Amino acid sequence: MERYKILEELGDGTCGSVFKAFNIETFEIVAVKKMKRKFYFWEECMNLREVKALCKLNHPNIVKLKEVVRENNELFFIFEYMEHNLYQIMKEQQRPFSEGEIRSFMSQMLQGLVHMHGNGYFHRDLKPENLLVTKDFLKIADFGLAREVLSMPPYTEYVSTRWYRAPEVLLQSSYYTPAIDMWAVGAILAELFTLSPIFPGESEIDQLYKICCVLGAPDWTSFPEATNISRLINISYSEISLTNLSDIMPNASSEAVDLISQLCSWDPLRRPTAEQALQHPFFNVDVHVPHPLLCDSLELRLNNMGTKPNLELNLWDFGTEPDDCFLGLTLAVKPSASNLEMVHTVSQSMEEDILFCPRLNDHPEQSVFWSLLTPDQNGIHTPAGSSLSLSFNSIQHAPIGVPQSAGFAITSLQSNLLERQWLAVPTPFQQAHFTLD
Ligand SMILES: Nc1ncnc2c1ncn2[C@@H]1O[C@H](COP(=O)(O)OP(=O)(O)OP(=O)(O)O)[C@@H](O)[C@H]1O
Repeated sequence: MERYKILEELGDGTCGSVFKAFNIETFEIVAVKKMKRKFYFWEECMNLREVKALCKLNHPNIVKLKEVVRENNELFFIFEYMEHNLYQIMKEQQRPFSEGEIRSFMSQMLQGLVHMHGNGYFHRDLKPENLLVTKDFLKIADFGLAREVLSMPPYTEYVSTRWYRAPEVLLQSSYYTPAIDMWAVGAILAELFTLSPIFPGESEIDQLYKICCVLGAPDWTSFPEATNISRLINISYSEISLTNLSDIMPNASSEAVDLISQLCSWDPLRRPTAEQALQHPFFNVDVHVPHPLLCDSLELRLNNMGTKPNLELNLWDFGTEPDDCFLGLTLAVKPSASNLEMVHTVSQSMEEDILFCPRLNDHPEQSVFWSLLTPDQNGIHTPAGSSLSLSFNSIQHAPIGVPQSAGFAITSLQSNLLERQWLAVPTPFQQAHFTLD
């Protein structure tokens, strides 16, 4: 990490702290996310949801992971740097966004989601702070909670920010889908009009109550899997005074209100997919050009900004599997050893492991797979302070459609790495070398 000069702290999240940094070799500004827990094995790093998801997802509206570095048992993600997040922009915004500006943000977020959901992932923690913005470009970030769509429910260890949490999650449904992301999209779209969260619940019960105040009584058939439906039953609906979405957002067009009410449907099955949302009349405007997003000179300051939501953690959020955000691990990848040839060489100690992540556009036709064996599958242990280095053979394959459960799919490599046999081999090191047949 000596080549990175830390400039300032950008954020302190649940899993890591994020810093703005300067690469003294390339003169590039980057964002460095330092994970809070220690990582003693390469396998742990490679199985992180964030790494798995981001290595697979390569899209202009998804933040780019440039490198993963493990040094002295600490793990660093090097991301492309983005200037703001949408929460900061809304907080500092001194006038309502125009519908054109909102359309631009939303269409970018939805395009990122089309790519993510189409590649078999859902985000599970969409919120304004996880939407990064530079000039008029928006990118989805923070894949610490990303899940493979085809991974097995129940997803009981789910943790997300309450204000953007879908009803089926609040009701502890044991089964949920990418539709939870679409609920969050609806809540964020509304917030772009109001500059204030539309469901600012102070507890989970209050969250459901605030949703009822806007949507009315739920369709009870929407939550067959819910284990905590009593939270809804206990609400006295006769005492609720309903507020129309259009009253909350007088500056929104009828198309925008209609899209929000579809996205924020009680029933996950009624919510449009990201692809369908992009076809909504709200986007049927023949302009999609960059808009100035920040107007420093304007005097009017809206005073209805909510405070920052706390991340609410409940016991039920955590399952017995050690694969939640705090452990930073997922057990979803269990590669088969059958088609692997393994060469194992041992050397002294090492200080730094580097994994380079791909740039799709450089080599769209090129793909590289590598697989990892867990220590107990193959008897390899990489002690603390040493590391695992991975080699690969590049192979051709069809575009990725569904999650590859048996290893990473990286859709290209930086061109200067394509000639190399090793991804990164600092010396001296302890090394286990896997090649695909
Ligand atoms: N690539 C980036 N460029 C600039 N700022 C970033 C970048 N990535 C993250 N940040 C800032 O750091 C904050 C925390 O990042 P991130 O959400 O990835 O961390 P986390 O530990 O997973 O947080 P959370 O508790 O929200 O899950 C973000 O809200 C954002 O403001």
